[in-house]
Amino acid sequence: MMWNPEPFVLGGDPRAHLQVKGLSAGYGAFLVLRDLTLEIKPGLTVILGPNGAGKTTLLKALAGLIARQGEVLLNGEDLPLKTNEIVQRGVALVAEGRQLFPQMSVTENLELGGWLVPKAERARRLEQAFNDFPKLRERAQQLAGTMSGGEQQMVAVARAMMSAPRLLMLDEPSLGLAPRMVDELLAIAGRIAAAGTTVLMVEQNVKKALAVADRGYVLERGTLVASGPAKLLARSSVIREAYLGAESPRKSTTAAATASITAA
Ligand SMILES: Nc1ncnc2c1ncn2[C@@H]1O[C@H](COP(=O)(O)OP(=O)(O)OP(=O)(O)O)[C@@H](O)[C@H]1O
Repeated sequence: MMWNPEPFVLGGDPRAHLQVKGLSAGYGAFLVLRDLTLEIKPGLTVILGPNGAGKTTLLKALAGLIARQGEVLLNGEDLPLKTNEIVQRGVALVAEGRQLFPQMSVTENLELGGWLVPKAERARRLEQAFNDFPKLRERAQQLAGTMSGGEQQMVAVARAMMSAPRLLMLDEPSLGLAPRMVDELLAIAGRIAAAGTTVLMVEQNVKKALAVADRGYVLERGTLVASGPAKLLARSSVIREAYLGAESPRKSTTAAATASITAA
């Protein structure tokens, strides 16, 4: 069944709900994710974890960019394995590195995000994108390659929204950005989720990500070590000791393994 998209300001109904059961994925013989079971409910879910934990691998597997085993259900229906079929079900991924066309304008980049829909609908969504991202309207004719990192990330998110996804996956949207831009991008992710698109986000800015998220999962070496409502996770010992630099009487191995995580 094809997903019949609605612009995200109106909220896509039914809201996307992803059930992942016994997921395994990796690269060739190298298995990164082992028997992972998790649930992505409507709202904003953040995936946390140290470098190399398998966070990007999880998003790639869900987007069909790498092979996976196990069951993945989107609103109760099997999620296909092929990327184009997954996109047609309303799943969009904003990968790390943004992958914009630097020699094309903001408008042209955004239009590419809506290339599957008829011209009139594409124009309507472009107008919607400019309403949702007013900064981009001011820069409509600017070449994407000449924009700041934060602005480019905004274009990448807006372009993904041009496909009116019901599940938006964001891989480290704040990577390499100045603190103010980090706040802005995370606020955008929160707004998108509040408006009805389910958001699954990988983030290294643990504190800020948990502040905008509804729920979180902590991944270490391909398996889950913690999960729960974002507010509770932020107060949990796993997160506080490993990611937020809280004092602990015993030195946790988790803390050592995750020293590179930024708790901005
Ligand atoms: N294309 C690839 N081929 C082989 N191994 C890979 C490939 N991409 C990632 N890996 C390995 O898979 C493991 C998980 O990587 P992944 O990128 O999913 O981690 P991550 O949690 O997203 O970390 P980071 O925060 O550093 O991006 C790592 O050991 C990594 O070296």
